[in-house]
Amino acid sequence: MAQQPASRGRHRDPMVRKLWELQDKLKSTGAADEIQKTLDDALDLFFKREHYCEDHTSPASQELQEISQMTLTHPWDDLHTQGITTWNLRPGMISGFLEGQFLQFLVSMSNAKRVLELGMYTGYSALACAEALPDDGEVITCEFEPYLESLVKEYTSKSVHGRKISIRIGPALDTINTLANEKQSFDIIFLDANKDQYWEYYQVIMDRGLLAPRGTIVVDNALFQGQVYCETKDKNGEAIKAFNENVSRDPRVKTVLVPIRDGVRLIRRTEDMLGKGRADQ
Ligand SMILES: C[S@@+](CC[C@H](N)C(=O)[O-])C[C@H]1O[C@@H](n2cnc3c(N)ncnc32)[C@H](O)[C@@H]1O
Repeated sequence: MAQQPASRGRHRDPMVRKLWELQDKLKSTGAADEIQKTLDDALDLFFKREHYCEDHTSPASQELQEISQMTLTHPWDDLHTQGITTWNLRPGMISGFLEGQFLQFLVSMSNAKRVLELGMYTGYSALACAEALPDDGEVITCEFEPYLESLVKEYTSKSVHGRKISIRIGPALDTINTLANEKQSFDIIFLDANKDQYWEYYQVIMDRGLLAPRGTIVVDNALFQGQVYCETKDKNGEAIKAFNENVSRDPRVKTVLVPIRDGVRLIRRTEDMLGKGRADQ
């Protein structure tokens, strides 16, 4: 059974983009069927792995599935053309099924009560986290686009977990400084807003007490479509690459970069990662 998507778009993994390029070249030059078939099989293997992971992951709630569907079909281009949204929002911005379930595991495993999200979009990750929180848990989610507030409320209010979500509209840097002034802290902080300010966000989070004791920062797009390890880079790719290097040099933290979707990086304070008496303490 064919595993490759019917329409290609721009894949986030540069290896897939390169193999597609090769597939086109082989077709146009009329290379031997055997060579073309081997390449098709190699690409199928990549997509088979993705489908296998999804097939063996617990299903998302009905409400999360509805948000996914709405995100795919929403008239984002029209909204942008009419000046209703500042950013040209795109369906590909959603974290989605596999990453959403992964976030739920992180929230549940860490017994988190308070989650801070930077970059709400259509509320998929906010609701995914809320579903894994206890009844008295809270997700505060920051978003720049005022248009998204009522849209997200319409969808998250269909879930019993929607009441755990508070939306703060405005630039995320202002919001997190306000939260720090209010002495608020969070067990999980999910960075998923504009990439060029990740380092600024990280510094406020680490220096102004936003990360609760034993808290975890979860960074989305840590591989940024492969730009962090490939030659071609735009402003956001450069920003994530610099962010990754800066975090790796920060002695206050331990970190792991997981190659799920576009790369998810977990960051915790060094003292929270080390057991007493360990040699590297
Ligand atoms: C990648 S999307 C977030 C996806 C969402 N976390 C999810 O999993 O579905 C990034 C969002 O960040 C918002 N954003 C961009 N710059 C921002 C800023 N400076 N402050 C707050 N939100 C911002 C964008 O409007 C967009 O909705």
